[in-house]
Amino acid sequence: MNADRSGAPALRATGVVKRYGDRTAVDGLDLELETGTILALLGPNGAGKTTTVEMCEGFLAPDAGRVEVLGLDPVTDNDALRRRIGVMLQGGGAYPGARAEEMLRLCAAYSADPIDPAWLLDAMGLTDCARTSFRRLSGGQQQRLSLACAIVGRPDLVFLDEPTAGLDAHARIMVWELIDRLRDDGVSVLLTTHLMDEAEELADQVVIIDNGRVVASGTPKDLTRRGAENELRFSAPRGLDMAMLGLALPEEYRCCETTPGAYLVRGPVTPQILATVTAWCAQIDVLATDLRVETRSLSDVFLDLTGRALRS
Ligand SMILES: Nc1ncnc2c1ncn2[C@@H]1O[C@H](COP(=O)(O)OP(=O)(O)OP(=O)(O)O)[C@@H](O)[C@H]1O
Repeated sequence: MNADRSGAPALRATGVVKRYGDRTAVDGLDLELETGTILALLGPNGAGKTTTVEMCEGFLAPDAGRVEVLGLDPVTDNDALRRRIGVMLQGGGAYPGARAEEMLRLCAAYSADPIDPAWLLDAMGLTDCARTSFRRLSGGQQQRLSLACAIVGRPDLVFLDEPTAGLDAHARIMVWELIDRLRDDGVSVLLTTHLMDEAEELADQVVIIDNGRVVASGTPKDLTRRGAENELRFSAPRGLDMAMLGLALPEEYRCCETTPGAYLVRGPVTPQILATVTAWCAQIDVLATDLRVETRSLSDVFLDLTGRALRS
């Protein structure tokens, strides 16, 4: 797969706006996907993910702003772009009546150097249903076939829309491994997902959008660390003097005994803070047990930012 290694981003959207009547679906959005990396676009229902992706794929023209994909304008250079991107077909795309193998071969025919369809069917665990029509496949099989269709042409960039929705745990891991392999091959991936663990597991960069705007972006680690009210909990004999521990810690940290013998230190937990707490316990000859650091998950961050659960 001949991805651009010049350092130019695989995809860049700048100040993009899309309106439907008086409803602004995308409202001045900026996005940048580095070549050979995975970007996860997250947002509650109606946040503007599909509209954004469809503008990047060239299915919709923005009302304002600029989108560049592999250095091309997705609308005016659509023919050239189509040969270099992979898109997951929903509902079988143009061929819902075609058999699985036939459908994959049709998609492969658009590429000068496709992956061998028979090999890909096997890799996706679909050999046994190669002769089944798309509409008769199970939801999970359809999902895997759609993914196979998106990558069979060895694209430089793939758009994956909830690639593991409805898959069982085994199939999900298989798809995650495949997406990882795409990145290893230098393919850029724009992923939309409702699954926080999927974003955390796969994405180099996460962009959370709401009401058509970016509300946060960064690596999954950055996002869960940023502004995190992390907690350190431990057990020790009841009645320790938390005011004394407070003096040993920087001013912004709060500590208390939540129930007799259970202690909580609130604030970003760094290696130094952990060392300070254990050193203080050692100083007063107390053994802290059940020490654990509770960090925020991407899901917590998402909820804080959007005020909504994923499937609202
Ligand atoms: N064709 C359309 N005509 C009118 N309004 C639309 C159209 N498509 C989307 N919208 C509206 O634009 C906003 C963004 O929709 P979009 O489908 O991009 O969100 P999304 O983040 O993909 O949501 P979901 O997670 O539910 O798929 C929503 O308010 C939606 O109702």
